[in-house]
Amino acid sequence: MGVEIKVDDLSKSFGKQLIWGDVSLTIPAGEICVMLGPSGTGKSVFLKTLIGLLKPDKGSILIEGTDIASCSEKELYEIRKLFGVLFQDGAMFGSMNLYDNVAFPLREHTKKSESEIRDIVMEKMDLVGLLGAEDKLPGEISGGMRKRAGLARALVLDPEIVLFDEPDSGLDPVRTSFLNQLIIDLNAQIDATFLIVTHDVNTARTVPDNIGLLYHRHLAMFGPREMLLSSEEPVVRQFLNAQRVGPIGMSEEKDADELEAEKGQELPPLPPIPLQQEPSNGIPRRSQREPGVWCRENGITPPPGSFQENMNMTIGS
Ligand SMILES: Nc1ncnc2c1ncn2[C@@H]1O[C@H](COP(=O)(O)OP(=O)(O)OP(=O)(O)O)[C@@H](O)[C@H]1O
Repeated sequence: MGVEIKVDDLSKSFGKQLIWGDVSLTIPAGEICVMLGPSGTGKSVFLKTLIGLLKPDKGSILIEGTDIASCSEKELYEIRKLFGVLFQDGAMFGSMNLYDNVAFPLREHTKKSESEIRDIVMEKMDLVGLLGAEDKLPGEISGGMRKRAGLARALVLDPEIVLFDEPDSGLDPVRTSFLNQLIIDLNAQIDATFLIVTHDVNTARTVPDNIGLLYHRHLAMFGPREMLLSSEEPVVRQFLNAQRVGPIGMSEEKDADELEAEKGQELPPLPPIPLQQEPSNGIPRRSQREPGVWCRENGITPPPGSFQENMNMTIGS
């Protein structure tokens, strides 16, 4: 069913450099969340903090009653078993074939026999569409296949939480679209809690139940997909619509002169909110909400043309 992650008042610095501060959010059990933010805003640092690889300076991260930020090494070891992580490059061992790479966590962390391991590895390889590629070395396959192999490995210990660090980096739009479908299908199948760090606005607009945006050393907004996609808040609006007009500049914030020069420039209207991508078998995920419900419940009129089948999305200005 997945487990909830409750982050409260979290801050992380390296030396005197504050990466982000006062981050509070709840990642609901079984749902898909996307974390966005301009480069260098600390999205990867956030993921590493959630699994206890980095210690925050203050705040708490509650998972099943344990605070990752302050628990003992022994408790952390136990909690980490709940996580599967897909690293950016798949983080495969180059000299091992895919079978051994995927089997690795089972051999390291369980006492399962080789025949039990074989069943699990083949099941996960099947899940990510890689049956038949077990003997290949990571260097012999495409980036998209490497990501899927990394995903199979992230799933072998049946995680309750799966973290994806830029799953779409280096993939073309078609491969990204296939990987997104795989992520949605997997969520429907295993019901774990998913957190995806990405730069891809199209992924953020169509895949998650909830979106967060890190910007300028804080969490600018976190909430249901429809809340952010209908938001007029300048940073959220600019980022989710990939626009140049707004507070975000080439190297993080624009200065006062740049902002002054933009005064009076008309912003393009918000594009329609697309339908959320559904599992390929057409059966809604357990946590999936009806299109438009959040807007209706919160008295927000969605942009014209929202929630229509096969609509053309116009992003960017
Ligand atoms: N171990 C570390 N020690 C010191 N500084 C670090 C460490 N890890 C990350 N940083 C710094 O933290 C900041 C945020 O890095 P991070 O990789 O989390 O950003 P990001 O939002 O994931 O960026 P991108 O989208 O480009 O991948 C950067 O300035 C980086 O140099």
